[in-house]
Amino acid sequence: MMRFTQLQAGYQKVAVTPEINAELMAGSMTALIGANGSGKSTLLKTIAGLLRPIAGACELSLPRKAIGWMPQRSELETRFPLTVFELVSMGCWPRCGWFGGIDRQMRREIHKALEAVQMQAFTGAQPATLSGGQLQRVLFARLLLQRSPLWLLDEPFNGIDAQTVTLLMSILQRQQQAGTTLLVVLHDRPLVERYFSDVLSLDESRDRLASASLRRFAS
Ligand SMILES: Nc1ncnc2c1ncn2[C@@H]1O[C@H](COP(=O)(O)OP(=O)(O)OP(=O)(O)O)[C@@H](O)[C@H]1O
Repeated sequence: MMRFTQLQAGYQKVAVTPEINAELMAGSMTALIGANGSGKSTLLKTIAGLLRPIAGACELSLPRKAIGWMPQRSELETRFPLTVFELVSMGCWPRCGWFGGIDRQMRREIHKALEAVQMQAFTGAQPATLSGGQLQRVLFARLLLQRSPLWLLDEPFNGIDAQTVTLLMSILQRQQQAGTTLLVVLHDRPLVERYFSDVLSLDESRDRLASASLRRFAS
């Protein structure tokens, strides 16, 4: 699904990540860990095609426009006068186009996705009025509708309560069972150890320029 060969990601010809050599198999669920500033978001942007690699290669077995990407919450725009339903319906755009209509089948899918994240009571609310955890659930609903075979999630559980994390983790696990490949930036070590058999760490090279490592735990 995804292969990094001597990959270094960064900005304006300066690498911020160590050299990364790793292969993520289709249907795998990998935690991307590392200290603040180790380049986790930069790596996701490089995979998504928003940045060119500084060195090495980042090969994907799918077109970049097929990636489901959830950036860090601070980067999100909630000021548009949309309802929750309309925000979630944007997940249908890859299928119906920007100006395509949402048909009855898609409306059903939108309601189903909102139910899956337990946000059906907020269909007509403005995203700007939601709490952080509620907004995150809505964004997961939108991702569900995209039907992307690869999800890149940047700290999706930051500031989210334990109950919501459990709900969203069960959605991630269901997606993985359905064949989706997931790469998830996380800081919460207990969460990583509990749910993730694969861990890509950007840490251990900070001082000695070794490669980033992919650990695989027995599950
Ligand atoms: N647009 C940019 N131009 C130049 N440097 C940048 C840019 N964005 C981030 N950086 C730098 O790249 C480095 C890695 O940043 P990045 O956001 O990828 O780290 P991170 O591992 O995701 O950190 P965190 O855990 O704090 O979210 C940092 O030193 C940061 O200052």
